[in-house]
Amino acid sequence: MTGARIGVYGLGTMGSALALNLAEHGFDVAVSNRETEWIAPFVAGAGALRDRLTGAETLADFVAALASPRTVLFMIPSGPPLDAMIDAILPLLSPGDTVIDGGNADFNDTRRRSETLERAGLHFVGLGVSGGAEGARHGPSMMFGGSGQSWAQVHPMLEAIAAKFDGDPCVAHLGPDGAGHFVKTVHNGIEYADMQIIAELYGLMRDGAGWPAPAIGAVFDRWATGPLDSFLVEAAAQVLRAADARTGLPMVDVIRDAAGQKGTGRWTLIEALKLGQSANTIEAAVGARAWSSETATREEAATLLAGGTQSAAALPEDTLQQAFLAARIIAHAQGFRILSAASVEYDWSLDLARIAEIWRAGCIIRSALLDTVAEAFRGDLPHDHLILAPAIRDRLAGSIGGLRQVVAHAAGAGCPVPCLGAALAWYDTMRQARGSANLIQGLRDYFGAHGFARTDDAGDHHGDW
Ligand SMILES: NC(=O)C1=CN([C@@H]2O[C@H](COP(=O)(O)OP(=O)(O)OC[C@H]3O[C@@H](n4cnc5c(N)ncnc54)[C@H](OP(=O)(O)O)[C@@H]3O)[C@@H](O)[C@H]2O)C=CC1
Ligand SMILES: O=C(CO)[C@H](O)[C@H](O)COP(=O)(O)O
Repeated sequence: MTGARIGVYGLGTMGSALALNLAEHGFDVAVSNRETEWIAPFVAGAGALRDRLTGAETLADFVAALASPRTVLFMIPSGPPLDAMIDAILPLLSPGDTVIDGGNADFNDTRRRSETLERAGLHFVGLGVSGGAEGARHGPSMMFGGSGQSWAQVHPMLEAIAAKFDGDPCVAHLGPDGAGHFVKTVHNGIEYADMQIIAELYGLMRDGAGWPAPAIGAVFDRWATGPLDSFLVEAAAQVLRAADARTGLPMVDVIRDAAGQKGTGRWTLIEALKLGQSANTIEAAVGARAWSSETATREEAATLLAGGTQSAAALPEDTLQQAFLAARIIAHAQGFRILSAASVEYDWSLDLARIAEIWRAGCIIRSALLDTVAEAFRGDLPHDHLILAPAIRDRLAGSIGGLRQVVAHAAGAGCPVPCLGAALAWYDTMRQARGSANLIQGLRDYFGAHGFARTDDAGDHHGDW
């Protein structure tokens, strides 16, 4: 090898899969890893792709194996590990080289790192990568944030390895510095909401209808080919059907109900709030994961607190399906509102339609809905508000009744549906031309002389309380 086209540092789940994907598409790849004992076995185990891989045990050898201008892709935890690696590799690189962070990163850090590297004449790219191990190996969706020069240098490789939707590579240059990581963060926020909706519907079928996991899996299987067609619905069907080898029980029945989270859902909320947005479906999903860890409190409260008074018996499958679709649409609408607000705030000119397009394949939230979302954004959309697009309004008209029924049913039966409930609350708030915030304004003026706007006059006014 005279000079590898790209170097992949970090041979964990994602890095190893991306390195093989790049090699399979004809690119020579230098690979390295913190714990160096993994490098040789990785290269040796690459079969026919072995000749395209160069293992390097030191950073100096890793950099020396790269063709100029160099491209280095880090697939390691962001935060302090990435900062330490950048500090270590920077003296070995030259102006014009490109450093890519393909991990999930706080976009504020990405902006800071971009500034530092650009001061040294290098390019820094925040690359959102979605699709898990399978996607990384055979076609992820990728969200690129960085300079035009770095995109020119890297895009042939990314387009080659990306998932394809009808031949269209699911990768795009979304903007400078933190734009790619921001979009990936919001992608994950929507992912949190979608998974929470799935979990709530599973809970209703399990606790309300008393169905065993495989029967619920069969419901998700049926949904996977209709308007809810998506990776996460297919995944839910498979997870619910799986049996535990040790006990023979359904796998989900032996998994503790305490959900982990690495931070992207929370970042979505923090950034949304900073932008004056509130994505209450994502908030509900992040909150529900946090509450799920309070096992001891929940076990005690289960014996102390009164529950619902109405029967939790099953609702028709079609009603549950409608509720899912309506809530999924609303979670996407909220996610895209955050993107729209960020685009204005950071002057990114995000192409919302293109974002929906590159999410149609490869990523975790890929679904049939995203094609409709992309079309909606390609049309004339007032205020970038997805719920106002004709095609989306039609879908909501056909599904919101189901959401209403499910939320009312769950409330009566005492079944928790924080994300479905949040979706309905937001929908009803957004379609109310005159809400009740006039009283909030009255109260604020009453106790704090904060003033209010009148319906019949301009300017700031106070009440004669
Ligand atoms: N798993 C997924 O589905 C997805 C993950 N991501 C992101 O990709 C990145 C990698 O994740 P993933 O491959 O799953 O993680 P893994 O845990 O499988 O691998 C982590 C890699 O990072 C290396 N590493 C850990 N700490 C350090 C450090 N302090 N300095 C240098 N290298 C270090 C590890 O090296 P060593 O072998 O020496 O421990 C290993 O190569 C993360 O940012 C993650 O958020 C993005 C999309 C999807
Ligand atoms: O980015 C991803 C998928 O798109 C990762 O799988 C991410 O780690 C999932 O987030 P969390 O661990 O917080 O559930």
